[in-house]
Amino acid sequence: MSSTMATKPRRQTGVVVEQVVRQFGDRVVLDHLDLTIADEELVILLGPSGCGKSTLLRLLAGLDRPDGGRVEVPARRAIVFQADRLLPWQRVLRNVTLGLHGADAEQRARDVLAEVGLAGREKAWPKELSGGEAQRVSLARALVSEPELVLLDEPFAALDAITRLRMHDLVRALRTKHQAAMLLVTHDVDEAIALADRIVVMSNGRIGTSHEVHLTAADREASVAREELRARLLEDLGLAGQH
Ligand SMILES: Nc1ncnc2c1ncn2[C@@H]1O[C@H](COP(=O)(O)OP(=O)(O)OP(=O)(O)O)[C@@H](O)[C@H]1O
Repeated sequence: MSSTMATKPRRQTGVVVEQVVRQFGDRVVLDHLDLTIADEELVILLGPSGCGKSTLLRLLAGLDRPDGGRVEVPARRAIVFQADRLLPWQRVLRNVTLGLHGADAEQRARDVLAEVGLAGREKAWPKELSGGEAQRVSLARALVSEPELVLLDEPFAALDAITRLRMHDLVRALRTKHQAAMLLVTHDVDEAIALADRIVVMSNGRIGTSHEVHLTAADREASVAREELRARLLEDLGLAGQH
C-alpha cells in the first residue's frame, strides 16, 4: 500500500487487520483480531470501556506496533481525538496549516475551515472556541491533508447532545466531499446507527459481530429498522433491556 504511493497517489485500498495481537505484560488486549475496511467505508467501532478500542486505533494510526499479525493501512492517515488537542498559542488557521507544505497550504486550510462552518474564524484563538467549534477545527486539520483513512476516537463524546447531532450532519457532508475511509470509535449506539455503513462490536480482544447498516435517511430518524438494530447492538454489548 504505502510502497505503491509513488505510482498511485490517490485511492489506495482500505484497511486490513489480520490476526493482530497486542499485549501489555500478561494482559492480551487484542487477541488475533481481524478487521477490514473498504475504501470510503465508514465503520463504527463499538465496545465496552477498556476492551482495546484505542489500542486498535493507535495501531492503525502507526503510533504503536502489534506483537503479532498484520496491519495494512493507507499511507495518508489522520486521527481525531476526544479532546481537541489544538495548539493554544496558535490561531485557528495556523492550527490547520501546521505540517502542510506547498504554496496553496493556506488556501486549502481556509477552504476546509469553510467546509466545517468556520469561515471567518481563522484568526480566533483556540480558547475563544466552543467545544463543538474546536472539534470542527480538529476535523478540518484532519481533512486538510486529504487522508485516505480518518481515525476518530470518541470525537464527539465531550459535546452536548445538540452539538453532537450537528457534528453528525457535518460528518455525513464531509464524507460525501472527501471520500476517505473512516473508523469512528464511540460508546453511543445511537451515534453508531446515525453514521455507520457498518457497525463492528469489539469484545474479548476481537471483533465479535459486524452489522451492515442499510438504513435510509428516513430510517435513521425513527423506524422499526432502527429500533431493531439498536436492540441487537445493545444485546451484543451485553446491555439488552437498557435504554
Ligand atoms: N501502554 C499501555 N500499557 C499498559 N496497558 C495498556 C496500555 N495501553 C492500553 N493498556 C490497557 O489495555 C486495555 C485497553 O485499553 P484501551 O485504551 O485500548 O481501551 P478502550 O476500549 O479504548 O477503552 P475506553 O473506551 O475506556 O477508552 C486497558 O486495560 C488498558 O489499561
